[in-house]
Amino acid sequence: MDHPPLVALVGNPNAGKSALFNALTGARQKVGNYPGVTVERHSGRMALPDGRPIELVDLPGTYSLDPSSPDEAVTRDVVLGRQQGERLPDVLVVVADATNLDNHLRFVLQLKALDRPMLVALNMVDMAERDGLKFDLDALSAEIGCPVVPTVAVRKRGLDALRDALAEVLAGAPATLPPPLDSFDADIRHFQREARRVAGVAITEQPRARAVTRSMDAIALHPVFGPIILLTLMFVMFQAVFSWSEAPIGWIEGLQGWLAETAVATLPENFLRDLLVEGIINGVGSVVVFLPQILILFLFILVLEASGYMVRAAFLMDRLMASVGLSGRAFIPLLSSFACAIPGIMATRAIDDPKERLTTILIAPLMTCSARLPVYALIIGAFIPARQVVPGVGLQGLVLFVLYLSGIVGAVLAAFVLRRTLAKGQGGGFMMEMPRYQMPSLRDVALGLWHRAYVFLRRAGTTIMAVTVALWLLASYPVAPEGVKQSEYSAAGRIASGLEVVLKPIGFNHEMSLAVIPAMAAREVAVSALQTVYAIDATDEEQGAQELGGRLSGRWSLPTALAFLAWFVFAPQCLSTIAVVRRETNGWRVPGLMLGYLFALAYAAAGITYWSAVALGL
Ligand SMILES: Nc1nc2c(ncn2[C@@H]2O[C@H](COP(=O)(O)OP(=O)(O)OP(=O)(O)O)[C@@H](O)[C@H]2O)c(=O)[nH]1
Ligand SMILES: [Mg+2]
Repeated sequence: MDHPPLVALVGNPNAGKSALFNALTGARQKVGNYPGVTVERHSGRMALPDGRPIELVDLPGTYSLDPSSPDEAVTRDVVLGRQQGERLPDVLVVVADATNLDNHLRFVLQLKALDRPMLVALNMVDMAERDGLKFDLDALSAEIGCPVVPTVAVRKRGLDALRDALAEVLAGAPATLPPPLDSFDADIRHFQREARRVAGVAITEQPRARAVTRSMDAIALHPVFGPIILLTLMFVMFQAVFSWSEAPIGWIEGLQGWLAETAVATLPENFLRDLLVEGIINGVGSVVVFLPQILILFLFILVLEASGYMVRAAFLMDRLMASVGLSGRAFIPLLSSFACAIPGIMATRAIDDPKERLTTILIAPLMTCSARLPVYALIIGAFIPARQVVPGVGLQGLVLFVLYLSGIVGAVLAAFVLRRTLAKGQGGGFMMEMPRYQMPSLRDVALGLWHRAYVFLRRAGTTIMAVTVALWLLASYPVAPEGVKQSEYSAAGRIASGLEVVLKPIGFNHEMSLAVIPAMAAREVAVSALQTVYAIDATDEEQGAQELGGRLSGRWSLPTALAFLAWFVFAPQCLSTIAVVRRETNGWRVPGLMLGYLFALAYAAAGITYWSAVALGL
């Protein structure tokens, strides 16, 4: 049987290959698998203007012929005629995004160097027009050395011209060609330079601001430099959380100390004074102390958002997310979850694929929300020495960075597993519009910070205060007889002793077991709970003499402290999140699943951390 000519769609990810494939083949599609790999083969039938049939295959997007994934390897091998189960394509239709020409041209030129019959579909010209871009298509075609057809795949524009051009290229193509071997020039930088030059020739008009944004994006979105810049920014951010916050934390502590002293000096010694000093001023104060660190974190986030960088970060993450079966659409909910999982989970409504949404909801609590920061900062401040690893890189900031990273890695792994089991499916790429870079407005940033401070302080004055006071009461009564530790004799202490049985194997002590229960109401309460417990047990001389960090570092071993951190990275320590998940998913199944898997993860992570640290002799 004679095969119809084979035409392959190739190009960078998100160029619109699949959109074009769908537009050209309609319902006449087949999905199979390439032998030996888990890469799907999408093929379909289309007809040339004279009615002759063509077999069209849609290949996975790739940035170059130098593959970094099995998908990309299939694309390279098909193009080179080496792929098992695929003929050498008679013609390549290279799809390029007109709004991103300089980047996409790199691969176009690399393919052209293979010297195979090809044509270029300059796709997304609608978006390019909207951006105020104008092209000299003849010049572009001459530079590349093959026909160039403008298309708008999603509106089926330019398809006739594409079919005409295809017929022409096919007519000129030799019947058979030996498959090219490793004859392509691997020097990617050469193609990069050429791409910029050709784009410069082909783009005849572009707005100035766009030109600036373009050249900044060439670096910020670069496949190598982009991620490096993103990681560096994150890294600097976490360093700053510690190094800039010392002075303001001192002021708050000073104020808190003064309040407590004044209260002790002026009020008669009774139950109310204890409640005020131990429960409220020192308990809630121990959480409020972390306000500067939260504000520094949000200063970075707000500035990055307002400058237009955050969308670039989402773009960079899109590929990583796709590799675990999520799309870039999940990025915004996940990013908001760094502030708090609740708005993040509500933002998943924008994800139309129900299984992708489910996965996003389930992993959102692994993003480090700002309520964890006080816990992290307390333990890091108490146990990790404030020294420099190398000049300019503080160890404390580094540990904080690692904690945030652990949450992300946990989420990536969880998504990977979920997308292969309970919520099977693949992530589709999605297109993000890149806003212009701009100087963030001082006023907006200040307003954003004010809002953050307000939210945090309101939480401190309501939930955190209420839980702290309740805990203080439960930890103060019944009053222990002489010689018995109050924190163990009290009501809270007895509950904690029950829990301690379960938590002891992962290195937790009695006080920690006590702190994790009220922390379910709000994670920050872990801090005030520890403050309360130690204050209640303290002898009079100790009372108030030592701040919480100092107390902890004297009492906990390092493995225990690290286990506590690991627990807080993963544990579903937040009832409001569970409640929102129940509301968003209409039932207890998903929140139940979330509680189960996160507690299991937290328990395992804390245990592994503890026992590894013990084994290492820390
Ligand atoms: N405005 C506009 N959007 C388009 C056009 N072509 C594709 N898109 C959109 O661009 C996004 C990416 O398109 P896809 O067809 O999935 O891209 P792809 O090249 O198959 O991407 P990979 O399979 O990841 O390599 C989708 O959201 C499309 O709807 C176009 O001509 N104009
Ligand atoms: Mg595709």
